[in-house]
Amino acid sequence: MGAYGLHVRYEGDDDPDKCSARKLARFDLAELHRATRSTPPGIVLNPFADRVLSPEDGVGSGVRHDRLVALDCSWETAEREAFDLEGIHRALPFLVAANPVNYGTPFELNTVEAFAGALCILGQRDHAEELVSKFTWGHTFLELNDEPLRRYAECTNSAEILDVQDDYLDRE
Ligand SMILES: C[S@@+](CC[C@H](N)C(=O)[O-])C[C@H]1O[C@@H](n2cnc3c(N)ncnc32)[C@H](O)[C@@H]1O
Repeated sequence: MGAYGLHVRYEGDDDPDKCSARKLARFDLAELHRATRSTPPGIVLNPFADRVLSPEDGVGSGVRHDRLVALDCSWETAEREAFDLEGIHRALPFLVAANPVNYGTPFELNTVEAFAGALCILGQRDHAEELVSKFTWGHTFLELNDEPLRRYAECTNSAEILDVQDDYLDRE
């Protein structure tokens, strides 16, 4: 396994048959936690966070967390307060969803896409490939986002990530 353990605060209010976190857990690729207090601290993938994830946040750069934590809930209940989880909170930069529910939507990734994107940015591409390989559409996420993911991984800090992101937002 890679440098990061994957943890999910599992709310269970989304369609269980389409839930990517449950599928990851079935393959022992992520651990589900049904309560906030049992969810361990880590790098919390939070679209409302003030700072974007960058390689600077990764293990080996003097930091702190070797866990990635996502909140698996419906986008309807994914409000700022729902992300009250322990750790350092980071948003993902511009990436486009490839899953059948939200295909083509920027920033609104599902849980496996969020983990895969974060792992690529943190230099753990093999781990990301392993996750997406469990989903028929999974590799499309890495293909659709190939250029930004490679460019983000070459950045040093969040300011550089935002500069790269601007190139894609300008094209929108
Ligand atoms: C809202 S849930 C939806 C999960 C969906 N039900 C599934 O089956 O995977 C997706 C989670 O992925 C993470 N995520 C998605 N897009 C993100 C972004 N732009 N920045 C940070 N985290 C993000 C967050 O933890 C978010 O709560």
